[in-house]
Amino acid sequence: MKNKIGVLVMSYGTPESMEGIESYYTHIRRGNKPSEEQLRELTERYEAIVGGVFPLRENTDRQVRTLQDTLNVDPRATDVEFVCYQGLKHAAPYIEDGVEKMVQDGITKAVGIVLAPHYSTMSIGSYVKRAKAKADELGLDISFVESYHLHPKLIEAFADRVSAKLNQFEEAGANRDSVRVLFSAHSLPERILTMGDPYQDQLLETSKAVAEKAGVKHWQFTWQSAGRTAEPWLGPDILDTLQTLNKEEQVEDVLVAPVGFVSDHLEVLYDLDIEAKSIAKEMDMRLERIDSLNSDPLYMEALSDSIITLLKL
Ligand SMILES: CC1=C(CCC(=O)O)c2cc3nc(cc4[nH]c(cc5[nH]c(cc1n2)c(C)c5CCC(=O)O)c(CCC(=O)O)c4C)C(CCC(=O)O)=C3C
Ligand SMILES: [Fe+2]
Repeated sequence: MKNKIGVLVMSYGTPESMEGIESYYTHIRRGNKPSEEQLRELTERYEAIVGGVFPLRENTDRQVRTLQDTLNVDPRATDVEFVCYQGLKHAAPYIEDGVEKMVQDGITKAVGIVLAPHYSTMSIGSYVKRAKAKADELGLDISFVESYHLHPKLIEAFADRVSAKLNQFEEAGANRDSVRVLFSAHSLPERILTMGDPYQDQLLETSKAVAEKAGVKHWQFTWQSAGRTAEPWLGPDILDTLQTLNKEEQVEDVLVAPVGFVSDHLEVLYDLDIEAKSIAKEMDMRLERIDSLNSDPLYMEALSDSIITLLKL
């Protein structure tokens, strides 16, 4: 029998139903219930993007299945069998549930990876901390892929998507080189900068590598989806960036490449496709977005290779 290696595939998590939004939001807020107004506002955003199943749940499920298949066909892994387990940050099955299930299934060695390419103590750091704590408690040997933001296959997958959309601009009569490419990611509180956090640098590195590979002439980085709290969040926000580009540079064509995210979910389907698009429309700008990676084979191979490389198979 082949030796089994568990893979804890971690992702943010999304509600299971409209009724589940309150408890999900409460978990994100570390046990503090949202106000009625906050809950209504988030519910309305989900209502605008959900048709039946919550898109992030479908996407995460498919990514986990496809990653397991990708791992098991790698020629370096012929002597082992990979078994993938889901572990979500803010919804069931939680990170701790995934670790527990592995141990119940008799797994003794595991690797953890997050479906987000860039390391921040506030994002990947907290996934890893929770998984490690549970694994230590149960005596599971686990190591982690902490970031893969420059993996050549990840860069290629993003660059392919940027090129495809630039071609569409061209077919519609625009000049490819006059399209402004905006790389974006989820904002975090500004205080991460004084903590020496690598998040911003890694995002800029990914953006630069993708721009070079796709031959992008004009690009810049901007933040999106900042939290609505009193403390300052990293800026500029994409909505402000669009206004600046319109007023100060008369940019008409914009392509958003949200490289901080890998799936279709709220921040992409609402914050970009509905909110940013409507602001752009008001200013007569054309705004397009690159397709999300979801379970793209190159992305799956980037994850699989990062795991197999870590294990030195
Ligand atoms: C860095 C980062 C990523 C990327 C890395 C990663 O993927 O881990 C990410 C992804 C996501 N964030 C998501 C959803 C939400 N995040 C919120 C709130 C927050 N996010 C934060 C950070 C991040 N978030 C932070 C610092 C907060 C403030 C509260 C806190 O200190 O923790 C809130 C509350 C309401 C609001 O603020 O909008 C919601 C609903 C969804 C699921 C979408 C869906 O269900 O389709 C996804 C993929
Ligand atoms: Fe979030």
